[in-house]
Amino acid sequence: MKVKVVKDYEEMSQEAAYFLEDEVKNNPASKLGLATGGTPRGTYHHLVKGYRERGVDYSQVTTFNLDEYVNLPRNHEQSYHTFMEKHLFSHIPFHATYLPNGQAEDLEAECAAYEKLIETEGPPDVQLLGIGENGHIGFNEPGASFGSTTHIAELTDTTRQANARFFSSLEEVPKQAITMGISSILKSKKILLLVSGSAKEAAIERLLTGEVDEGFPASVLYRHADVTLIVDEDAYRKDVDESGG
Ligand SMILES: O=P(O)(O)OC[C@H]1O[C@](O)(CO)[C@@H](O)[C@@H]1O
Repeated sequence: MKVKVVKDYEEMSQEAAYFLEDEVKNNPASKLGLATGGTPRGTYHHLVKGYRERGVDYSQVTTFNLDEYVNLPRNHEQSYHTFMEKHLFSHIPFHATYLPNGQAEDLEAECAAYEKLIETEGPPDVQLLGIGENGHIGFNEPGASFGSTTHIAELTDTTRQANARFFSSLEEVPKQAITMGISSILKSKKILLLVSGSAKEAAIERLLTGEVDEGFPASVLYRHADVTLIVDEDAYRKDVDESGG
């Protein structure tokens, strides 16, 4: 795992945008795996800026999102469809963009179809990831099998409480989501993990021990050959050992 410590959220976001832009410049038909939540929002802001100011061309780029809440209408202001539209897709024309459908009548069939899509249209050249305070990646919560493919995840209380800041109350936060599984995520050729803020300090400390176990999903990233972590100073403690893996 390559670890890059940056000053703050802004610098993390700019660095991440440059990383993705380089990928697209080197391969105009890149496939990008995208994430939602507070972490990647600044990255998308910089991608949009790069598109407008530096003319980065996304017309051949295909995107795949990690996850979507179950049973939240697609046009709900907190659905991940809405998030992506608001922060990225309405600003940059991509060749194709994909998210799981959390309102599918047959959710199991939707999971299987999304996994198939990743296999046939993907895998992503780069997968952008954030990390939950409990170590989740996508919505793969602690205990999720490292062999998991796209599936329906039950969200833990920690995750629902963390995401309640986006809703008017905790009760409104969905209890389930469709998420790419851990094995789906590991198929990406490169992984870019972004971490910012003191709330993630304990998660980073645990990640950087290098110990791999299903109780801490992000630790599986040590089994991938090309992971870059960009972490800001608030999330990173200098006394941790980053040699693991
Ligand atoms: O970025 P946040 O809002 O702290 O959330 C952490 C991670 O959890 C998820 O929201 C779960 O999908 C990721 O997309 C995100 O990066």
